[in-house]
Amino acid sequence: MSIQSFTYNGTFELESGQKLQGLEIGFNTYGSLNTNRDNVVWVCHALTANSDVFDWWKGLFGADDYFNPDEHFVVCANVLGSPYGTVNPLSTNPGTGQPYYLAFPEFTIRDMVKAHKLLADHLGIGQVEILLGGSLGGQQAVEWSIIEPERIKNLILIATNANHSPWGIAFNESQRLAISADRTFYAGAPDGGSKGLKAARSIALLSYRSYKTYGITQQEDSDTLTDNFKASTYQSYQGQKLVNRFNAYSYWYLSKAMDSHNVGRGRHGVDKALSLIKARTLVIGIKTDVLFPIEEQQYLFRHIPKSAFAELDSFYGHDGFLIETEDLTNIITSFFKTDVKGKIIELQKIA
Ligand SMILES: CC(=O)SCCNC(=O)CCNC(=O)[C@H](O)C(C)(C)COP(=O)(O)OP(=O)(O)OC[C@H]1O[C@@H](n2cnc3c(N)ncnc32)[C@H](O)[C@@H]1OP(=O)(O)O
Ligand SMILES: N[C@@H](CCO)C(=O)O
Repeated sequence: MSIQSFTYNGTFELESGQKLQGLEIGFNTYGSLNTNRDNVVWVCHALTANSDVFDWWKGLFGADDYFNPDEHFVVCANVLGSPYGTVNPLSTNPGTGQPYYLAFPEFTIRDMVKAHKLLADHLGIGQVEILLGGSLGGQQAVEWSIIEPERIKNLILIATNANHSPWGIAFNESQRLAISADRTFYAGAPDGGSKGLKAARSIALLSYRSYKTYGITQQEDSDTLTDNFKASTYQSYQGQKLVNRFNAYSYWYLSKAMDSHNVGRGRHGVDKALSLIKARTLVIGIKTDVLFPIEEQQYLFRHIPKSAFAELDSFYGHDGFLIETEDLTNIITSFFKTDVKGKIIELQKIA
């Protein structure tokens, strides 16, 4: 399915008070809205993904998968600041006729959601039957469910949190330090900061995987090596892989948006904000996730009124949310098979 584009011609005011003149949003849809208008599945993507969810979440999204176009009308929009079709730091600044680069305004998770809402209205979507996302995607989904509790009927939050942790911010800051140490970042070219971005992805990967992942996938066959280890080339390869498909400016701003995530800001705290959610909610945590530890999902589960909790064991750590599609399918299937009618169900009790 090819990407579509929506242009909002009004002034888009960000949480900071800064303004974007107009807004272009790249998005994909799959399937069609049924006559009851009750089959919308809206996916919020994570940090470096895009709106083609049937490409990056295969096994959960596909013709024969749980979320399929025969049953569902699936929508996924590229987030504000990301380079896959939505206005971002490499877009043309109408004030100068040049790319924004570091003149792009800072934005928050709330701004991303505000943009999604505009698109949902444009598509004539009233109720969202299922809203889901992992990681940064989950941060958007929880935020959206708080500001529009009547619109979101079911919510699936995976490997995410209610406010970004000091630990998570520290990881992001370390990555931004790597980017800003690359002086080309300030040169004003689309590939500025590429070496820094490569280092940033290498740092990030440590938080997306685990000791065990590396111990198995990057273990040397021989004990004679003193240099050129597999783990080293892996870091370099993964860094370059991101450089080939992303840019340092979007990465910088998106990581700042992630840091801004706090559903309690201006709402009398996180607990109060979560209590506003009306959606029937499934929270999934990954036992091996060092970036969004499972305590953060247990917290969401305890404070969202109609919620269920499930634990997933993944060899991959945090990135397990993108990879363990069979387990996710089983958990989601159980959740929707259970007739809760407003009651709390616990797929797995928290001790
Ligand atoms: C245009 C687009 O690509 S769209 C964006 C796609 N990405 C997204 O949507 C973001 C979400 N996805 C992701 O973050 C990732 O794709 C994940 C987490 C799902 C999977 O990560 P992967 O990098 O595929 O898996 P993994 O960590 O096992 O690494 C495998 C890669 O490392 C390479 N590799 C493994 N060990 C080494 C090593 N020692 N040295 C060098 N390379 C190595 C493999 O050859 C493989 O390369 P390939 O990706 O070119 O096939
Ligand atoms: N691996 C994910 C980030 C982790 O949430 C991505 O690149 O989007």
